Amino acid sequence: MAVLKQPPPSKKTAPRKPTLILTSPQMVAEHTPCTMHLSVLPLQLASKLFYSLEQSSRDWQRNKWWLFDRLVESPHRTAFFVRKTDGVSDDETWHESAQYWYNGRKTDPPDVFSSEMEEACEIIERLVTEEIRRRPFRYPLEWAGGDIDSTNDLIWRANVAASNRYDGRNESVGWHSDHMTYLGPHCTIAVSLQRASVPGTRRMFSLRETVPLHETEIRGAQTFNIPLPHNSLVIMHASCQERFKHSVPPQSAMDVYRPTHPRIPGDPIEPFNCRINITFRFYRPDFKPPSIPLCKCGIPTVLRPDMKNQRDGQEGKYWWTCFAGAQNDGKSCGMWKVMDMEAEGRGPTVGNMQRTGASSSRKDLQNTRR
Ligand SMILES: O=C(O)CCC(=O)C(=O)O
Ligand SMILES: [Fe+2]
Repeated sequence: MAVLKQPPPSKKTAPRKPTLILTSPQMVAEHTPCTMHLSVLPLQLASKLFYSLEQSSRDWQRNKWWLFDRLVESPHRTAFFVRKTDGVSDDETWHESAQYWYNGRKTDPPDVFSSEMEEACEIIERLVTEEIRRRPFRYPLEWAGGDIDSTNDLIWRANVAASNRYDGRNESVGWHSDHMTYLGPHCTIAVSLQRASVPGTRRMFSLRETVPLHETEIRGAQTFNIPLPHNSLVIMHASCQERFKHSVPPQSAMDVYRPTHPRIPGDPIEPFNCRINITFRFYRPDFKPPSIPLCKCGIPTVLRPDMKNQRDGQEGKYWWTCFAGAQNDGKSCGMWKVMDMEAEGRGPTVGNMQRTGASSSRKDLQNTRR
């Protein structure tokens, strides 16, 4: 008589911990791989930046992609910019990266940073550089090229930006981690928020760790909500995209925003109910569009981290996967392959610098974590 095999006992997962609201920069740094910074830009620049984004965002698009067999539309509007002063917009190969932002849709050449964005970016780059220098360790796959020894001494530079506009309290962005196709592993992303509010009804920026599979029995995920005020900045530091997902959830109540300065001097100050952000990003030279592997559909793949198998002290895996499903009527060739930094000739990384001893004069690269 055939003995039916019992199914293996189902793995118990630890219950989720209650949501925690992180109200101070200290709390954000304690619970997440992010830092929060308040009153980042001079007040007048913050208002000018808000007005210029508010004006241009009236033409921004909603992203569209396929979810199984359904074409869905993002519940917010978005735009992508390249930085002219960085020479990025002169290099036509970067235009392809804009199509990624719009889920593979063909786009006109992307917009360039406005003068207000440029001014804000210069302030934010210095702040991000200081914060990276203060981090207790750096990851081996972080980018180590560029300006580290140059006179302006910036470790991190933004060469592109993406902006999102959420009208009212229902517009949102769901849980995701940002694609790493051009950012590379262990990237740093600076999210600058241009919208004020009063405590109690601020829009939340939410973070939730993806608990690795080998730990799901012992600890549950926890959601952290960060109520972000106008003119604040969240830096998602290296490892945030590998370990956490983030979202801007819809919420039941929200205040209106009154800028500190009128749009035109002497005019009354109008109230707004939108939240607009800019995410400043550094697209790595070693992840340029021509270097991105193509899938069997002939479309550049997308780079994703293996979030569920991150282990402390070990370098995680990253996969190049077919992206066609986002457009192509939701049809994907299913291709995925492991990214191999060395075989693909990528770098220089913080780890390369250490191995070749090039970091001996660079104290800030000394502490790395695998
Ligand atoms: O609007 C925000 O604060 C976050 C937007 C975001 O997650 C993104 O642009 O990838
Ligand atoms: Fe994101």
